[in-house]
Amino acid sequence: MIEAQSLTKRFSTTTAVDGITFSARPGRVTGFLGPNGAGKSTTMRMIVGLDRPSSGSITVNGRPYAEHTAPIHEVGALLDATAVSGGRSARNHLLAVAATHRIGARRVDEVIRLTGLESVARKRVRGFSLGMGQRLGLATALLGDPATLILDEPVNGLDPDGVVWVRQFVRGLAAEGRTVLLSSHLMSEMAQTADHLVILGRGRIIADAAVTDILADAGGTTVAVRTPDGGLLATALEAHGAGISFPEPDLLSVNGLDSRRIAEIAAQNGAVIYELTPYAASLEEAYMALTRDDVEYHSAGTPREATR
Ligand SMILES: Nc1ncnc2c1ncn2[C@@H]1O[C@H](COP(=O)(O)OP(=O)(O)OP(=O)(O)O)[C@@H](O)[C@H]1O
Repeated sequence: MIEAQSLTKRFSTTTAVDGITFSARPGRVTGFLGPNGAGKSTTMRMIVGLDRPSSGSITVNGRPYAEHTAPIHEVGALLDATAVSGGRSARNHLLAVAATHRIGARRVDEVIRLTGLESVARKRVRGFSLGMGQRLGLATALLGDPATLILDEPVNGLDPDGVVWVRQFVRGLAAEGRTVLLSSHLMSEMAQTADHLVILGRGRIIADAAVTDILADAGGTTVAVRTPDGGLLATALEAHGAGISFPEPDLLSVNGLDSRRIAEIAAQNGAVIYELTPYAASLEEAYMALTRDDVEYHSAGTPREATR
């Protein structure tokens, strides 16, 4: 369990994390999402004591990281998969980390197996692909068999096979009852991996909800209605609280009413319907709408101020 309470981190003029309160619970993958510079990495670094909060607190299982007597058994972190020194073999790297925490070789071989590194375990890390480096980072994070894992952008730069592998692996960790906090700036990836999302924008929380609720809040299901009686039907549907737009002259896009209700209202008003097609707003659209004002740099390339 990870709990942040009014957590704030300032770097001279930048407020990287601005008074956030959230929790990541056991047995689920909590997606930590936000545009570049939103404060995800800074928050994760504070979880494992690499940065100190300017104010507020962040705890793992009720205590700040530094107050745990054996933190490696509490929380495993994958923060920068390229940080491993290249001269050693993967197994020797893991043995070295294990030795400093009095963890035996048996656990090293276990995490090598769990992360599918057997065939490259005795090869030098220097020659590792990005995917293998990520697996090694995960193996290192798992050494202490921690109940909590924090993974910063674990699929960054991976090929599709690697992405699927990480996704399944992470879901498996949560299914075992672990707390998993997973950061990404890719909503599409999160939609398939996370149960719950904490979305940051410029250091603040802009959404903290189940993936399904975020979708529903983003407009939920929209129904496309093809009809020659657009004007008549739009007026009738609006009278029942629907939001309407006309993407094409004979096509209505209807929010706030389901297909069945739309068909009933059409029948009551004598409107002909050729087609009714419900479609869910994608999480990607929901995310873009939520973070529109919070991206540091828009695609037009106009830099915005780093702080508000
Ligand atoms: N050591 C530091 N000194 C000064 N500013 C920093 C430092 N670390 C982070 N920042 C700033 O804090 C803000 C948040 O950065 P952070 O890396 O936490 O964001 P992020 O959400 O992880 O972004 P990304 O997806 O790009 O990794 C940014 O504006 C960043 O420039």
